[in-house]
Amino acid sequence: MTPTDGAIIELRRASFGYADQPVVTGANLTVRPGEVVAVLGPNGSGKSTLVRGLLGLNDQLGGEVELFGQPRESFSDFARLGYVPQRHTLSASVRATVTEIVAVGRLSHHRWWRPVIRSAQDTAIIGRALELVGLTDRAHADVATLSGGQQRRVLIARALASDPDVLLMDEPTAGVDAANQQVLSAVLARLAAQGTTMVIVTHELAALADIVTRIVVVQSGRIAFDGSREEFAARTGEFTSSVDHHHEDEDRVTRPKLPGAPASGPLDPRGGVRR
Ligand SMILES: Nc1ncnc2c1ncn2[C@@H]1O[C@H](COP(=O)(O)OP(=O)(O)OP(=O)(O)O)[C@@H](O)[C@H]1O
Repeated sequence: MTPTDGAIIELRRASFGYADQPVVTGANLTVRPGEVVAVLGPNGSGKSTLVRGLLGLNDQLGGEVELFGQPRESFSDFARLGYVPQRHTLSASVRATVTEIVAVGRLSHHRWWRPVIRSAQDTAIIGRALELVGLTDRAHADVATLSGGQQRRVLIARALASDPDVLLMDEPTAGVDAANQQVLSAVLARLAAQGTTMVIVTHELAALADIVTRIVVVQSGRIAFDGSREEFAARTGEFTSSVDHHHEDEDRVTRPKLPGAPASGPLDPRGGVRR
């Protein structure tokens, strides 16, 4: 396989795991600018390991990873990748305002040996990030006083403040109440509307139905499906129904049945739609 021109992320037969134990194996994946990729799959299938692995946060045990056309080993401009980890909220012991936390996202744009002086550009970007996640009115609030869903939005704003070319989010809507899930979905829709490239690990496909352009399913550590919404719908029927009923849905966070197909089923890695 040859490198894909203009790809933000490219994995070729990549394997990731922990201490020599592979969890994800033989993953081929290309993420291009403007795509919104949902990564689905059963619990423990390796979704987080895949995303963390491509960022170099766990062990790469084989294959190749390229970020912005460069081998990951020689890539250093990590400000271009905004990452929001799974189940992450801020510790209750953190004493900082929302703005201070979001400002941390600007640090990657400052030389570490110079004193950090917030420029007018920093202030504007922080303000814009807070606006995008709908927290402008909480800018000076102590983060400890925010709900879990609001804290998740602070972390998304922090990732946005580094002005990344792609946002990777691990279950951004998990574990927050329905009202906050809707707010988070709206935040992601706003980001998609302005062309932000996103890779979103999620169990709540229905909540993201309007913005996802591509779906990747991880099963037992392998990419079992990689295709458009239409291809996914044709395979499973699940996404069609979530799109069709999306607007009338009282509960937008209803979990669609994830394709937990047996090895010989329609999402058999050997038979999956591959690009
Ligand atoms: N730090 C770690 N050390 C060793 N094994 C790990 C580690 N993190 C995850 N694993 C293992 O890797 C496998 C895949 O886990 P992973 O978190 O990637 O799955 P997932 O698809 O993201 O699951 P979920 O939907 O529950 O978040 C699991 O068997 C898990 O126990």
